[in-house]
Amino acid sequence: MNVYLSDILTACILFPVVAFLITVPYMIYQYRRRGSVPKLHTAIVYSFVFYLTCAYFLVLLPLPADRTAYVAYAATPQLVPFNFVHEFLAETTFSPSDPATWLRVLRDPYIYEAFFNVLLLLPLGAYLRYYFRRRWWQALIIGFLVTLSFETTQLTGLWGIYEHPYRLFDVDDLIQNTLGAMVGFWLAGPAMRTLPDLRTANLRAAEAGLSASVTRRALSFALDSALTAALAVGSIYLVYRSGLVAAPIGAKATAAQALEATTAQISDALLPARLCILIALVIVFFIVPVVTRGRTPAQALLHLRIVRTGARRASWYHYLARYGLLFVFIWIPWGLFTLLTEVGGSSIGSEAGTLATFASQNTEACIAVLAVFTVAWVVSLIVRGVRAASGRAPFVMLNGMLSRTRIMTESGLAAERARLSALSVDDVRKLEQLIAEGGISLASLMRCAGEAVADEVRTWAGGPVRVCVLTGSGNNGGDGWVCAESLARSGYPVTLITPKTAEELTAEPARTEARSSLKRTLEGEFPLTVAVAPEADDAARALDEAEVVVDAILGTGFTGSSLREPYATWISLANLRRFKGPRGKGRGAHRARTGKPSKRASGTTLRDRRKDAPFAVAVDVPSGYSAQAATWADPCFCADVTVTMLAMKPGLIASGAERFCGQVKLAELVDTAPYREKLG
Ligand SMILES: NC(=O)C1=CN([C@@H]2O[C@H](COP(=O)(O)OP(=O)(O)OC[C@H]3O[C@@H](n4cnc5c(N)ncnc54)[C@H](OP(=O)(O)O)[C@@H]3O)[C@@H](O)[C@H]2O)[C@H](O)CC1
Ligand SMILES: [K+]
Repeated sequence: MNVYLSDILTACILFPVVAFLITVPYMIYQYRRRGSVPKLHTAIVYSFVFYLTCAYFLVLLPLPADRTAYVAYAATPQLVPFNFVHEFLAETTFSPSDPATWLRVLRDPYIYEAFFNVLLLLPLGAYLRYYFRRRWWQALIIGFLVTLSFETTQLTGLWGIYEHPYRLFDVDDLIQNTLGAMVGFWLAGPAMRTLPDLRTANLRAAEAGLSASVTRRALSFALDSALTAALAVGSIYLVYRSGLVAAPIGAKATAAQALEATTAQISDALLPARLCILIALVIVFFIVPVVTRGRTPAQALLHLRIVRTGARRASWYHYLARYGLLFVFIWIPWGLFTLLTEVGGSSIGSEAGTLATFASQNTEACIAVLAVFTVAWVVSLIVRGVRAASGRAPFVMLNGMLSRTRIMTESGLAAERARLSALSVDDVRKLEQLIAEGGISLASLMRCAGEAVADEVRTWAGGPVRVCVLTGSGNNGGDGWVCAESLARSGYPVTLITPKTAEELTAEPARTEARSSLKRTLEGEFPLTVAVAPEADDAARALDEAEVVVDAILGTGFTGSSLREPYATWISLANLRRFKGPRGKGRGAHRARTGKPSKRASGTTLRDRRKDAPFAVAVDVPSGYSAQAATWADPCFCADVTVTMLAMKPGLIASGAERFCGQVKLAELVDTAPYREKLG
């Protein structure tokens, strides 16, 4: 037992080093993948790395005393499956009828080692299911491969570092470890009902990723600076190595020679080095942004972009102003400080020039300027930092203010540009007509719209989960039919709820799409459950079972201030599921049966959604919400994400829209620019 504890202690000591090494790659990965670094993911990933470190140390430590150590018991691999059972039965005094022998079993090495072997990979199985979203057979393969890596490392004496195997390659270990991974996998299932939902965390991370956080920008600047340093050092090395210029102090110079070199001589010889640094700076902070239209190398890596205020594209002189000012700001206090310290130390002579002479004559004044500059800079940094932290304003650097440039995330920029180019509902209809006249039929627009929603569901779910698509009788419902077919084809179990049969729909192209989709499912091309005008209880059951609810009831065609049946009931049920959970016994069940929303359900913000609430996606606009006027009916569908078609609409960008729309994503469907021009 003490051996195990000491291995875990070694892992604890080494873990900070491992954590340090993975932090930057981990952050880059999260910024690229999810838009921000979610705390939940970070806690899980670092705990997983800690667990793996412990597991490997438990398996690999202690190491043999020296390279040639021969461990007799490990020399021949044990390849008989379940050998430990035979050994245990042969040696044990265990008797089921004698309780006095029961405790002894637990102390038997064959039993407790088997128990620890199972325990060792139990967390791996749990992580594979909960965090990595693997299926059981994938967990089985990964569990087996990990344990195989343990055993082979032992068999090969740490891949040849030691001449002989130092632990026994035992096939029973493979069986017990893999079993452990599977037990962990199965235990994770029920545990996941209480563990936080990672998919919701992903959603929040994407939302947070709309703005360029200070950490993300600081990381990008640090990476760019590291690249600049690497470029500068590399080129300085090449320049001096090539012999084109003399090194400041020759490699073979004696200490006396080095001391004899005057400051001016050193300064002259350093000029090429300074030029190399300047060129590296220009490449990273000017040439690359010009070529990539607003991204330094690290900004490209972290999906950031330099823009002008108002999300407009910046030009070369904006990059020059932004980074020129930044480096001037960094250089002024540093230069002044160097000048003053050199003057103080009298290490420069008359060669230092007029600036140094001035500094030596006005030391107090220079110190005062330096102090004022530093204090002003620190105070303004704190003020801007506090304002940013309280969410009142994005963090803007002084050079950004003066050059009228900002750093935005790619997703934030897309959202801002979509917001700025919002169209009224009437204009969207005109745009639709112009596109149709241009040769792209409304039916193909509808197919693109349905696919865009299906993609959103796939991104969130990461694998087939049960989906309920609520459709109305207009073209918004048509989008729902396309989405349902697309998801069903990808293996998602989908129930589509419709107020009328496909035949009875009147809106085109919704009717044609619904009819052909129904025909294909009846011909067995893909499975789709269609419920026509179901009873409230049946609709509630479908919603209870769903992990995703797609709202394709009403879009821009919604009129009036209230919803007619059956839509009001469906939406109430969906919102109840969202805020109150599945129907159980008691009051919630009654409300669900009557379809009447509680006060809380109709007035609750998105932050109050239940942890296990289904992912709610609204097609074009949440049903009951006016895309034009930003008014809403009671009930009104509450979405996590709204996928809106062709253009943003005024209601979706109005303040408070988030309560019903969640995060609004634009699906442009086609390149709308030429049609927007015609729109005038
Ligand atoms: N913009 C695009 O590129 C595309 C959009 N598409 C989708 O089409 C809808 C707009 O479709 P439309 O058919 O014009 O309208 P809706 O489907 O939103 O709604 C029409 C039905 O709604 C009923 N309605 C209206 N108000 C109420 C109410 N208060 N209560 C209940 N029912 C209501 C109305 O019923 P009537 O009895 O009044 O006729 C209609 O049946 C758009 O949002 C996009 O999702 C296409 O995909 C093409 C591309
Ligand atoms: K809708």
